[in-house]
Amino acid sequence: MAAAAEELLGQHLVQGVISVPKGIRAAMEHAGKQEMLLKPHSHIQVFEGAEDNLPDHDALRAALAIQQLAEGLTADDLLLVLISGGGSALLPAPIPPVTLEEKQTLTKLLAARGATIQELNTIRKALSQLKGGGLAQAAYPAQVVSLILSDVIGDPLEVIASGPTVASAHSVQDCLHILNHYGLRAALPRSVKTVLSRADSDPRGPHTCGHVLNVIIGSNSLALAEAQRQAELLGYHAMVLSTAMQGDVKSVAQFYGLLARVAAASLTSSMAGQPLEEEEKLYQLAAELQLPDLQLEEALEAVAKANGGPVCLLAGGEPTVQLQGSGKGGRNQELALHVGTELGRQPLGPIDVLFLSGGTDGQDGPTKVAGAWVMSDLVSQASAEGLSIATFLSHNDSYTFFSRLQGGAHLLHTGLTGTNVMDVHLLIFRPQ
Ligand SMILES: Nc1ncnc2c1ncn2[C@@H]1O[C@H](COP(=O)(O)OP(=O)(O)OP(=O)(O)O)[C@@H](O)[C@H]1O
Ligand SMILES: O=C(O)[C@H](O)CO
Repeated sequence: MAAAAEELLGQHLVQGVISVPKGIRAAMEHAGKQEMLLKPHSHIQVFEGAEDNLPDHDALRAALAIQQLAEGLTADDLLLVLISGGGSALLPAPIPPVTLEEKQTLTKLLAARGATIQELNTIRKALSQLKGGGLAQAAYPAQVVSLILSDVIGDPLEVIASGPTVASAHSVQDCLHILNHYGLRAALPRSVKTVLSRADSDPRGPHTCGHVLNVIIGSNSLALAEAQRQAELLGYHAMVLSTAMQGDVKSVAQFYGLLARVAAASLTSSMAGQPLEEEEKLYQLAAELQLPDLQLEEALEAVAKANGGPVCLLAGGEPTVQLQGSGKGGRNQELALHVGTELGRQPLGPIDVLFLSGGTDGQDGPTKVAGAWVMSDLVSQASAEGLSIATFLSHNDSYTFFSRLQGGAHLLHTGLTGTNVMDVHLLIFRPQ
């Protein structure tokens, strides 16, 4: 983002500071993506930090430099803020007396107890000088334009990277409620209690952000819309199902398995009458998954109208994995492996069905691949190679599974993309 902004702005860019994940420049260089790095004489100072997506002293130094730059601006300046997911850990500026270590501990505890990103970032905002509109406040009276890549379902401006340029609408009561809910209120450090009680009586009230323009320039729905366009160019009837896929990968896989069976039956006009029960189950599961923008009926209509032609259903979001084993994998590969199992449950008729799941950042969990793709013959392929899918799944070892299966042919290699708008799922039908 910074390299593109500098290229576009040329000499209008006076100075800049960015806080990016540790090792990202070396990884980009290694991947041969020099064009994504800043030019040697760039006016932008780079800080790398927040190893393992946790705020650290390197990120704190970066946050300080960003704060100083913002505070030095006048009404004649324009501050361009480039925001992407991971921004919360990359911009830590705890309100004293809260220390970085205390913030780190609280963030880790909340995450480990299953707090949602909305809850986590509500707490982060309450304890930070720069989140929840703090950065915009520091830049006042300069104008502020924030260009934002969304990694949160629904693209909520105030949640993405904890909204450094978005006024926070949360109260201390909201924070206490969250801390209570996760059993953390009693054990809070004194510093956190002090900051929260001060916020209650802060005469300045919440930050105002009238001088700010926040714009989402990248999101899962934009990625899916482009994927849909490409699929149509390739001759598919393409349709976006949802940009809010969430829930446990096992339930999401069941959903795709049922959808594949219902759609395949409709496309091949086979099993007349029989899929009704499956269709009911599909709608029931869809309701359980609570996907706010799901276009299931429309998708099934589109399939029916495809007249036996190739169909591509697209979806996006971020399902979750319950880690229980010590294997190597990521949520996309694990989802693909579960969907492969579902597709093998019963014959789908004279049709090829392919499911692909990939992380848009190009890195699925701690692996070097973006995800994986499967077809309905996955189960038989695996058993022909002596690979037990159930065993790999029980160890969360999807990467090892796909690395072995057909010499890794089902792994999706994109390399680091330098951005993250969550995951993309494709379900493709090609009648034979
Ligand atoms: N062995 C594994 N099998 C399946 N999923 C895993 C495994 N190990 C880690 N994960 C998942 O990978 C994710 C952690 O990887 P990463 O650091 O890339 O997280 P993230 O920032 O949430 O992901 P992303 O950057 O893709 O949004 C978590 O969702 C975690 O559950
Ligand atoms: O940084 C964060 O807060 C998360 O990635 C959500 O944007």
